[in-house]
Amino acid sequence: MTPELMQAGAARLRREPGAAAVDGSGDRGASYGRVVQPGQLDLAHGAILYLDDITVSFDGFKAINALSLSISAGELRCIIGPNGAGKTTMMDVITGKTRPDAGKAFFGSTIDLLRLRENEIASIGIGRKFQKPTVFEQLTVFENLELALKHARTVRASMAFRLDGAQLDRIGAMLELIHLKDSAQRTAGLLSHGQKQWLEIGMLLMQDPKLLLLDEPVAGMTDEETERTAELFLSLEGNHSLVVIEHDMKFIHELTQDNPAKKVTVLHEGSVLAEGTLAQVQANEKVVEVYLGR
Ligand SMILES: Nc1ncnc2c1ncn2[C@@H]1O[C@H](COP(=O)(O)OP(=O)(O)OP(=O)(O)O)[C@@H](O)[C@H]1O
Repeated sequence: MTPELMQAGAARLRREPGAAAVDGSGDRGASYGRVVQPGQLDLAHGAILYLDDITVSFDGFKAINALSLSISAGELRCIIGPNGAGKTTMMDVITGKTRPDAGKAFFGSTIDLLRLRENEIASIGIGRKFQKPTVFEQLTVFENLELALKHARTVRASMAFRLDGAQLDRIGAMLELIHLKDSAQRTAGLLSHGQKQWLEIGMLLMQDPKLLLLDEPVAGMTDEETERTAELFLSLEGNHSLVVIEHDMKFIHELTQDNPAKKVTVLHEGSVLAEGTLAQVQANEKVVEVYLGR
């Protein structure tokens, strides 16, 4: 579906209240009888992220070359590909760090990401986790999560912030989710590499992103930490949409084994080389040649 069709659909939705919509605060459902407002995340067409014919050039070299990609709401999509395939540059386009020379990028069917600044994109519900953990090393685990909550930008979150009980409950639930309940009062700098990664993911989640972009999240983790991270991501799938860039094929296997139909995308030279189930892309001769066979 083209963004024009999406926009036409969105216009129709504006005329036909009763269509499903998601507001910027991340609240899904309870939308019947409501009009889709400008800036609201509209998932009526099923896609949370839509990239169409994106090209990014650096001094004439096309790091991204006519890339098109669509991620469904609630989907966990793994993206693999050789070094230099353009995976990080693609994330840079989605988050507003890099402006493409051409193409379209939509969040839901109505929010044009190419019109927004980096901080605006973060505040509408796109969270990004870089490869290296960036937690506040001098603060405790609890304080890191508390700080992330204070930085939540939605009105709803600011109001909830006054409710001490609710705030504590939320941090408590997050500590449990990221397996750091017993380390709540530990200084973050003393955590293992894997625990720091989980803490940073928890800090992102405190801001209730609808779409999470995760760049090589298990690099440097032990096997056990990697398995736990897979469990964590699988528990987020559905409520959040996740795009996971990873080289670790065991991790990709763990993320996809619950559902044989789950899609994996292979990037190569700035474009989609293959897309399909893990079994399909692993059996694809071109993929084996440029990536998996190496
Ligand atoms: N700012 C830049 N200036 C010039 N070239 C760049 C720039 N950023 C990326 N590139 C080039 O664009 C290509 C794609 O890089 P990118 O980092 O997106 O690939 P990647 O798939 O994330 O690779 P890796 O798996 O190694 O992280 C590479 O050839 C890289 O050297």
